[in-house]
Amino acid sequence: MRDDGSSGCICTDKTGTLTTNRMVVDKIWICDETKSFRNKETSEHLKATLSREVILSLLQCIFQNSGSEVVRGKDGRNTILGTPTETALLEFGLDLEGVVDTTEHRDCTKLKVEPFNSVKKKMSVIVSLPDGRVRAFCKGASEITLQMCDKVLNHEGNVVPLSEKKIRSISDVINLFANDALRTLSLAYKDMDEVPEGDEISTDGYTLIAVFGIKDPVRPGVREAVQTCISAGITVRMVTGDNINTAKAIARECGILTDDGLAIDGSEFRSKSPEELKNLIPKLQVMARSLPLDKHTLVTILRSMGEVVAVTGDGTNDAPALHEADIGLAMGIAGTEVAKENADVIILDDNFTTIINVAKWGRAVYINIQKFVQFQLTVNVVALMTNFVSACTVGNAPLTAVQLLWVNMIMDTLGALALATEPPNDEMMKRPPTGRGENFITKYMWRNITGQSIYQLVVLGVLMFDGKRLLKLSGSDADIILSTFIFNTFVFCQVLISSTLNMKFKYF
Ligand SMILES: Nc1ncnc2c1ncn2[C@@H]1O[C@H](COP(=O)(O)OP(=O)(O)OP(=O)(O)O)[C@@H](O)[C@H]1O
Ligand SMILES: [Ca+2]
Repeated sequence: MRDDGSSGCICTDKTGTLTTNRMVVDKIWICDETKSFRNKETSEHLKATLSREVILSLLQCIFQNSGSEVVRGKDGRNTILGTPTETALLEFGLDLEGVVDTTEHRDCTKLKVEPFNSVKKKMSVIVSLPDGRVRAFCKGASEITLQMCDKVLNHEGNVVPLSEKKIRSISDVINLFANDALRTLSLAYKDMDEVPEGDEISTDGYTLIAVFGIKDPVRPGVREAVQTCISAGITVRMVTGDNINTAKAIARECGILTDDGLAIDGSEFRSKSPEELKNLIPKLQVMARSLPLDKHTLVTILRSMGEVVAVTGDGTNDAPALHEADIGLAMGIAGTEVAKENADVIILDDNFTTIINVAKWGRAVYINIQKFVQFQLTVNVVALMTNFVSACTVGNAPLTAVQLLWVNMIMDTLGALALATEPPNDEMMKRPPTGRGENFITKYMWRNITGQSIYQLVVLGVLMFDGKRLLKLSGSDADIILSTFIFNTFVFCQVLISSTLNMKFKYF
């Protein structure tokens, strides 16, 4: 934050704003083996190396434990309707399904569903298998799901206990995926004797099936947009629900996380006192595994510290923060209705680089209004003072009512219109933002208004009091000629204001 309080910041989520939202499975860890997923070849390899039981459990979890739908069109092509994360998993599942050539895993009946939510960061279902057995599936943030597992599936399809050593090696795989900027998800299942009572689906005793690494590339131009924000004095912070290593990798790629910046986990953020947070937040660049409330808390504290805060988001989990922010920017394509309703601006193309345009136009409008006010004040101060001084000393006003109306019509309307419609330029993004408590009429504007007014009053005063001698006017028309001359001088003096408007802008 700058010493004068003029600071701004953008808190952005990761998926969809900084990244493309077009997710694909990139790596999969299953039965102690990590494979890069590229095409049908990988599916063939999985079919050849894994037992039927493993493949079936994997496909059951992908197809049964999903909030998204695979729809077969009239042309026979599959379309997936749902979130990008689930779409990536279902695309993988469809590929594998094609290779193993079975739809057995689809013949289950859903008994209970606990949809994905941003607080639990997982989705669970209980299904009845075709042979009558009851099975729960869980899919979610990899570290969270791994904690729920005490067994793992091996190549033969046998369930083996999950030793400490094994847990460490799986955690290493998760970190490896995350360091590669991949979103990681773990899939697990639990066989049950009967359907449990109540709404809650159990959270322990699961068998781990696989860990997925899902790729979501950074949008082109985001790095440059972040740099533009930084040179405009706007701090960009990433607040995401993703794993800390994934978040760090993406933030580094986007130029958000620097060597002296701070990246923390949501759980650590929540454990701090408000005082500790105030010391920590100026250095904070990345917050990972955040809950909706963490995003809201961060925005509230930033605002209480005097920062002007913009928030970008797409999900329902972003809604509280979008509502709390000075400027809430929701994504138009991927954004949920709740996010859009709580936002002030909707970014139609979901692109972070568009936010630069929002900032640029915001600044242009603010500067144009300042220019308009400075112009208006100067014209009116000079007109008023000229007539007042003249009325007090000579007894008549040199600028008549009709002349002032004429000035009003031509200069104020057209001049102000010209000033107010000036488009933004790149220079605007090289100056610091305007602080929350900063005066609308800055000291440079006061300097320009005073300087211009004194200069114009001196010129008009000289003409008023010594004009006839200087212009060698005599006879009955002298007064009217002098009055016209003063009026025209007054009008042409205003042309010079434009130069000081730019001066103000330069030294702002
Ligand atoms: N459909 C899903 N089913 C299960 N787990 C999911 C699903 N979608 C996301 N996840 C897990 O939840 C995490 C994201 O949580 P959340 O949706 O709260 O984040 P977010 O703030 O929207 O993230 P981002 O900043 O990436 O948009 C992911 O890292 C993933 O592990
Ligand atoms: Ca999101």
